[in-house]
Amino acid sequence: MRPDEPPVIDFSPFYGTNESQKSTLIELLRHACEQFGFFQLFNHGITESLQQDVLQQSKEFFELPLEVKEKYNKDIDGFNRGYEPLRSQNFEKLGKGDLKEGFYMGKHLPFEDPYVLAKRFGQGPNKYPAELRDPKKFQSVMEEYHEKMTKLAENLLQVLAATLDLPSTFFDDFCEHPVAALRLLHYPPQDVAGEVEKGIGAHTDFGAITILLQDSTGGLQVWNNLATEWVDITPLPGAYVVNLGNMMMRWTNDRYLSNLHRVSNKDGHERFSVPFFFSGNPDYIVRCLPSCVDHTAAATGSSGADTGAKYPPVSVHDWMTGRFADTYNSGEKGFGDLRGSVVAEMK
Ligand SMILES: O=C(O)CCC(=O)C(=O)O
Ligand SMILES: [Fe+2]
Repeated sequence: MRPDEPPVIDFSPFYGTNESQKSTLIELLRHACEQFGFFQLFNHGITESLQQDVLQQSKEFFELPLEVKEKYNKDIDGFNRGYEPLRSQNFEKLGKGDLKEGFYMGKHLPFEDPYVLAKRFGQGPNKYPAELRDPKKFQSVMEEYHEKMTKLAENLLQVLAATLDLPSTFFDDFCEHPVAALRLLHYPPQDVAGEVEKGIGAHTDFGAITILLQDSTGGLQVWNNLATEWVDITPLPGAYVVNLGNMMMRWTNDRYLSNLHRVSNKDGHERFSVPFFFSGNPDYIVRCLPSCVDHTAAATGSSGADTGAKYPPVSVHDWMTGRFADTYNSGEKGFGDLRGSVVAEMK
């Protein structure tokens, strides 16, 4: 691993009792969050066999005929669950849209759930395609995986709290009834000659943390702020790519990076990946941490009620709704990418 690539971190100390190993884990994570906002994680407790099952079920879904997949389009209702066709998202707004198709799921919630009744972002029932080769297997694999990823995200947030010298319970309220989306992604091979074409254009993620499973194809790149260049994220069997979303940047007043990343699938084969986005309780207000205000108190551009905070407080529901509006061309006005000025300079 080159020193300018995001680090590869062993998560086993989290599950153990050795205090010095736990401190090392905290140190490594803090450094990764400040430098890249990205790292790879192994010994995380999720088996490779479950990961392979998820990728296999995903492949079987995308192999269905387009007219079947369209029956489960996410825009049929307002729950943000289901199929998104090729090019429905357009991050860089340069070309025809991102060359990927996807399928969103979350925790399967009944219509009478109070958060569903209140129309909170991303809360609702899943869509389970009946036409799959083994629909029951698809459902059980995805539900088991979603539950385990939710737990892993909570565990990671406990350690991230420690990296910020906060009590390990700091994010507990945020983790209550969370918006937590599992997104199956399929990138067809792209035309290598096309300069503008992207599997997914340069962007930052919207929530708190993203935990990404990728196959062995490669193509994911992250922005290196210091060297101002794109760095490949080498696929490592069984490992997760973890990155911080916009909420971490808002909490920490930019001390931690929610970094730009993109995918170009120039390998000549199709690529599959499965990001899990953990975005917290829809009613939770993300506001600058008091300990991070001093850190940049001298910074200009203070906005909002918290003195020295670069970003005003915002609810998870409002933030997520706005960022989705930005990137799916809904015509509604969102917030723009937190690092949009860097993207603008790249062009
Ligand atoms: O497919 C990948 O490797 C990245 C996906 C991603 O960045 C996203 O869905 O936000
Ligand atoms: Fe992303």
